[in-house]
Amino acid sequence: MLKIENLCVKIGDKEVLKDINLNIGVGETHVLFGPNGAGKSTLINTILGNPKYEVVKGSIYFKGKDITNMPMYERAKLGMGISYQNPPAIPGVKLKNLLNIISNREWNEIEKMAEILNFNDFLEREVNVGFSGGEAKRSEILQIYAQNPDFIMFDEPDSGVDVENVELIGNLINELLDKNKIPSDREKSGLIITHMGHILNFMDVDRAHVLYDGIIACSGHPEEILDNIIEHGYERCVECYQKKKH
Ligand SMILES: Nc1ncnc2c1ncn2[C@@H]1O[C@H](COP(=O)(O)OP(=O)(O)OP(=O)(O)O)[C@@H](O)[C@H]1O
Repeated sequence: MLKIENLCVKIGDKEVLKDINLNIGVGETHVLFGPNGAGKSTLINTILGNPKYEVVKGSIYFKGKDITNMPMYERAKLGMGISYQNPPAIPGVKLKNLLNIISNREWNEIEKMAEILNFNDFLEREVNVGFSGGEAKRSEILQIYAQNPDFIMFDEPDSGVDVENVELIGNLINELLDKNKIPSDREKSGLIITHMGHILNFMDVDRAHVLYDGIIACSGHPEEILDNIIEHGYERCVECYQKKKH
């Protein structure tokens, strides 16, 4: 579904991503760990085609197409979606109207999902205006559900969300990424950024990567990597990476 080759990215004069290689197959969900400032948001914004991020080297392929220089709206049309960490407020636009514009589903399906998210009362409100952190996350999940993309990136879907809603959001992300289907029937893929990993208790992820100072320092089994980070911290990943390199 998504293939990244030797990607180097700059913001202004700063080289933030250095030689990133990543391959996410159809039906796979990967998770991205890394300390603050490592480049996680930069990576997903670059995949999405945000023009603020300059690709200085390397390529991004999506569904077999080279999208490295493709504008954001065309990537969205090809089936890419994102749930932002801090989505912007859109004063003057009701959530219901935005959902109608972006939706690839019937309205009754969206209403049902809004009910599951306990979010019906928010449909008449302006998008993210005065929403709490957790409410904004539920709004993002509802928008992604309506849009129904094939590849979904979630930037910290669990940050600022209370315990009950982390479970709800984790279960819904699982469903959005076809994890309730048998592996051979899965058509959706995902990339999830999480700091605490709490949401992973409710989700099925295939592979994890540690981004450290702009490089992928480690890749492997999500639970093993998370346990290692919790026990030894991120620096151990880098030591291990340097040992592998020499
Ligand atoms: N507009 C900008 N100008 C200069 N540097 C920037 C800009 N935006 C981001 N950076 C820098 O790029 C680096 C990577 O930032 P990024 O937001 O991708 O990290 P992150 O891993 O997502 O961090 P966090 O976990 O804190 O969200 C940081 O050092 C950040 O300060």
